Amino acid sequence: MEKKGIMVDVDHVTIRFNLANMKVDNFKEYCIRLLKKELMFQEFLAVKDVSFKVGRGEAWGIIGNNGSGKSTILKAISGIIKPYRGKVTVNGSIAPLIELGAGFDGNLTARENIFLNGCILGHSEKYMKEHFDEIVDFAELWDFLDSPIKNFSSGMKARLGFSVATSIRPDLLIVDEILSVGDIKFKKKCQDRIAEMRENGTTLLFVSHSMAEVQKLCTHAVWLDKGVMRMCGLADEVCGAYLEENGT
Ligand SMILES: Nc1ncnc2c1ncn2[C@@H]1O[C@H](COP(=O)(O)OP(=O)(O)OP(=O)(O)O)[C@@H](O)[C@H]1O
Repeated sequence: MEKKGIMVDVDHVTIRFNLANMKVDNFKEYCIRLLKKELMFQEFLAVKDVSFKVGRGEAWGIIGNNGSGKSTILKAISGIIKPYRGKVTVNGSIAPLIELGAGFDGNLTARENIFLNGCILGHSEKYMKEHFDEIVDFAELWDFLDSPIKNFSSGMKARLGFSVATSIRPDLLIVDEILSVGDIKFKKKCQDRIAEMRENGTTLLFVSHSMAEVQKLCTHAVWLDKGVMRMCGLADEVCGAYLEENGT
């Protein structure tokens, strides 16, 4: 049955990577091998013919073992990589929190990075100035505002990234495991903010290895296994089946 108000439509998506078959030591050797047509690649399908539709306001967990294609499918939904086959459609604004520190420049200070990241997410300087205090308050980083973020711990970077991305109230929030590096107190704050955003209609895509977290935050789930979709449906049922097979 066709769902009303589709936010994300992942339609028969296959994602291919080319894995180099040989080690090329420098750019000159790369060019010579390229010209001689001696560059050898092995085709690798990280995601194989995956389809699911996320309704507006729903929260979906993406689960599966290491290397099963969870981050890769989120990157395709965020538009960072293009599917080899199939199509992804997103009907609204996205705030992707995919790689820790993506969108940050380590040599710039936290203050400068807030503006840089806001700009990457499509917001004006005026908007970021208006939301600046709220972003720093939430990240609890007032004492480190003028330090370059290359000196930040992974938890501090996650706090800043989460705070900037969620200050903009996107239609779709994509969270890829970055919460796992935060401490318990910050994780709780993030979960509360996600819940508040969901109450206001934000759709959520969430990758986690914690079934308890997925069951708490998500209505639905997709289970990926070596790039193939094993199961798709209500979060409790999918997480239950995953836990049964993986013995925890
Ligand atoms: N840029 C890339 N080039 C080549 N292979 C890649 C690339 N990105 C991912 N892969 C491969 O695609 C597969 C899926 O990776 P992905 O990061 O999506 O897995 P994951 O389910 O998120 O894993 P994890 O739970 O460990 O984070 C892996 O085998 C990985 O090595």
